[in-house]
Amino acid sequence: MGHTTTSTTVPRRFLRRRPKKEKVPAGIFKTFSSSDEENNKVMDELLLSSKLKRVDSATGSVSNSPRALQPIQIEKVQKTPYVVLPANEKFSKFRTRSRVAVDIGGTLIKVVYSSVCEDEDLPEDATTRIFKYDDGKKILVNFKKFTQMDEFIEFLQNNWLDRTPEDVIHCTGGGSYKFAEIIRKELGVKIQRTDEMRSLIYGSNFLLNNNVDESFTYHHDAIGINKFQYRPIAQDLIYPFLLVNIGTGISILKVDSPDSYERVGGSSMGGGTFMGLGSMLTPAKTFDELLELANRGDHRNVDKLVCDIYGGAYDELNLKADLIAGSLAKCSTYGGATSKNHKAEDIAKSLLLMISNNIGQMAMLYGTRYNLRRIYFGGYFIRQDPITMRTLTFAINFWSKGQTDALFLKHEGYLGAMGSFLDEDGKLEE
Ligand SMILES: Nc1ncnc2c1ncn2[C@@H]1O[C@H](COP(=O)(O)OP(=O)(O)O)[C@@H](O)[C@H]1O
Ligand SMILES: CC(C)(COP(=O)(O)O)[C@@H](O)C(=O)NCCC(=O)O
Repeated sequence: MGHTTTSTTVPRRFLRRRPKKEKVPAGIFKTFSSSDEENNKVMDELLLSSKLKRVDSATGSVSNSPRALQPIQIEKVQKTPYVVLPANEKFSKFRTRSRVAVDIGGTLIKVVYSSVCEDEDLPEDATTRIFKYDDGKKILVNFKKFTQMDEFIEFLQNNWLDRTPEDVIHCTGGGSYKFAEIIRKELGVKIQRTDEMRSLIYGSNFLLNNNVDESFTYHHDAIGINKFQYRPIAQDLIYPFLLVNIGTGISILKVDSPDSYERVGGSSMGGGTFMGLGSMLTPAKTFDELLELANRGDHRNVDKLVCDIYGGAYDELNLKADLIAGSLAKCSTYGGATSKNHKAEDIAKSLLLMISNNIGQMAMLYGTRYNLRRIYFGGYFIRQDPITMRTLTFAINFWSKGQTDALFLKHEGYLGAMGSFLDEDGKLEE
């Protein structure tokens, strides 16, 4: 691990000293080490490049020379980058005690935890100075996800070494109820619960306010770094917005301020549906395999398009020839149609398009209904996947006639865990 001695009581395993040659944190907390996380490397590299164009989300003004604040190099990048907390009184206690929060959802377990970083690797300017304490240390927020409860427990047992029975783990999501006893017993700490929806909003609010270039738009037909544009927004202009959280299921929130929101809708056709249908209809064994299949599939072999029905476009309704008329409709053998061996990748692609299109359209309808021009998408389903982001973006642009943007978030899957992490005294509980 190569830690040097420290005079504080910060748990050694939560201390993060970077190896000299690497710019990304390494060692035990290397967040994305498994090969299945490597799929979108190129996308990640583009997205995390500090050279992306910035378009102000409220005013639309363009800046071409963004500040290079993310101390992440393009060659070696983590899937979910850490966030540096502002060095202020509120967070200074994390210098000596780690804070740990978890969002246990219907599918994944998302952990957010603090660590102390001793390196001097942020550029020295007025903006970055707010992240450093006088001794040069910084507090990082780290992100890690698990698919299994026992792996999550083991991770904290092995790494949260200075925990005492007085310590608190901040929990949100349905599993904060369902697994409360297991967590208490196995980790020997107290549980402080935060409401799932409030956590989502607090997490988004914090990230949009504090993490430079948290949100971005996706432009499929552009080339290279132009595929992404950062969409910063001034703190006083963030609200109102629509938050569409795509987890196992979908929650749609109209957010007017950090403390005022309404869950205006939801749907059971979310990430869990994509995985469920995918595992029944394809040989994929994991979400990553399913996504990988989808990315090389051709849905036109299994979907009926407008041209399959009309012989071309349906111009009167402005329905283009290649628009999907019926998802998976070519797979039906009813009415005497001959059965074909459809390829797994074509089915996976069709499923991903079907789910994403549906979510995009639903998001737009809610956005229109509440007159909200900014729609943020969160939840682990997105995975910064090009097909998913393209489809959501297309649906939003199509239905809003280009008036509304689909906005994505770098920490898409961690909004709830981040919000729970920030809950100081349980005020987000109910
Ligand atoms: N490695 C993965 N394993 C399982 N599901 C994944 C994975 N990566 C992305 N997903 C998608 O993310 C969804 C879960 O998103 P998440 O925001 O964590 O919701 P939840 O809180 O319901 O677990 C899954 O239903 C699936 O579609
Ligand atoms: C029940 C949930 C809030 C749980 O959150 P999740 O674990 O899916 O992130 C979510 O799955 C949901 O909002 N489902 C849709 C329910 C509906 O039809 O409105």
